[in-house]
Amino acid sequence: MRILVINPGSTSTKLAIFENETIVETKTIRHSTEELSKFENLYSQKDFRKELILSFLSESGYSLDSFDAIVGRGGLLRPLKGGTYFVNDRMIDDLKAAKYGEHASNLGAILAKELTTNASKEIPAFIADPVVVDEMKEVAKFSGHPDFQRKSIFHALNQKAVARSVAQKYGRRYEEMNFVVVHMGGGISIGAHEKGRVVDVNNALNGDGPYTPERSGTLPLTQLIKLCFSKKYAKNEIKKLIKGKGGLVAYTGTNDCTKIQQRLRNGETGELELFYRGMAYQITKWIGKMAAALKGEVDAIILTGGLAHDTKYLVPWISEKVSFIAPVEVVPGGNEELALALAACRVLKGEEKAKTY
Ligand SMILES: Nc1ncnc2c1ncn2[C@@H]1O[C@H](COP(=O)(O)OP(=O)(O)OP(=O)(O)O)[C@@H](O)[C@H]1O
Ligand SMILES: CCCC(=O)O
Repeated sequence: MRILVINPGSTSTKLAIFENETIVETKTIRHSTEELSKFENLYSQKDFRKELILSFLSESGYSLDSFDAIVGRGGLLRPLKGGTYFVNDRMIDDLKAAKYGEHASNLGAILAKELTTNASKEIPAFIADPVVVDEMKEVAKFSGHPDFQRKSIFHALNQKAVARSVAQKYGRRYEEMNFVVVHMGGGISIGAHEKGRVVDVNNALNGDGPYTPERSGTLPLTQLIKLCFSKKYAKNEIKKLIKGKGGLVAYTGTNDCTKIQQRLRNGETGELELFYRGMAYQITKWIGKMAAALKGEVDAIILTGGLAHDTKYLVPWISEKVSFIAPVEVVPGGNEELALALAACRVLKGEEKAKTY
């Protein structure tokens, strides 16, 4: 079985080709803030990212018809149970209209479906464990006012995949362990995994959580209200301050932490180090919150996502503050592409039934 995996992120497009469970080709294309800011909205990036996929296929010598399935990372849909879903017209309509909001992963289903229709044979298109997987406990949903509800929007696919792999390393089942999983990418989500269920997590997309390479995270509320009524910014500009131009972009001018690390290695200190340390500090506080949600019964804290590659600065800064809670496991990057391929394989082999949206 040959599977094409499409994983559009906020700062990258990750592509992979699998023969059954084995990866045979992979490519990560990075997108700068400037490159993506010329598109009016997310959907208008579709053709740009599609061309990148087609070039990847021709560079690696695969035709569309040679695939048995195309699987994309799932985006902002209505709250769903975890699992694998067929991409159907209802899903595409919701994603095109951004009915539940805009996120790079919305393009996963759209691109997967469009490429399957460009093939000259019938190929299924899937998504798996989209960012809207909702397993939150009722008590965790209260925000502090009945007009507002906390929502479960996070890196469900990678968080669950790495938690399963760490459980396997411990010789136990995911469903019998407790973890705090910290996905650190363009966005950052920190989830409390209680026996296979993500019972609490920050809403990584919508101003909840630590600041990230390009998001503000939780901001002081009354200052935000003042800014909204100041007429200094339009609504869209304020949204950009929170997502896209917040966090390290606002403090340092870049969302690329490899550049920040390079400058630190070159001996730069002062404000730059403080901004980067500030992000680590906020992450540690959220780990503490999620440990409390698990009553301190934490088998491991798992650091994952692109930023977990930074074992010189970020990983030690976080680990030294939270290792009193539980051992820290580092799973850099992510298993998202593998997790998507495995999901498609399970359906093609008849081990799992794909759900209908
Ligand atoms: N090898 C590396 N060493 C250090 N930092 C890295 C490395 N690779 C990526 N990063 C940093 O990680 C961040 C991006 O992480 P990642 O690739 O997980 O994000 P994404 O997929 O675009 O977004 P998200 O994970 O939120 O969906 C960037 O700031 C990037 O500079
Ligand atoms: C919400 C999960 C994905 C992201 O933060 O980009």
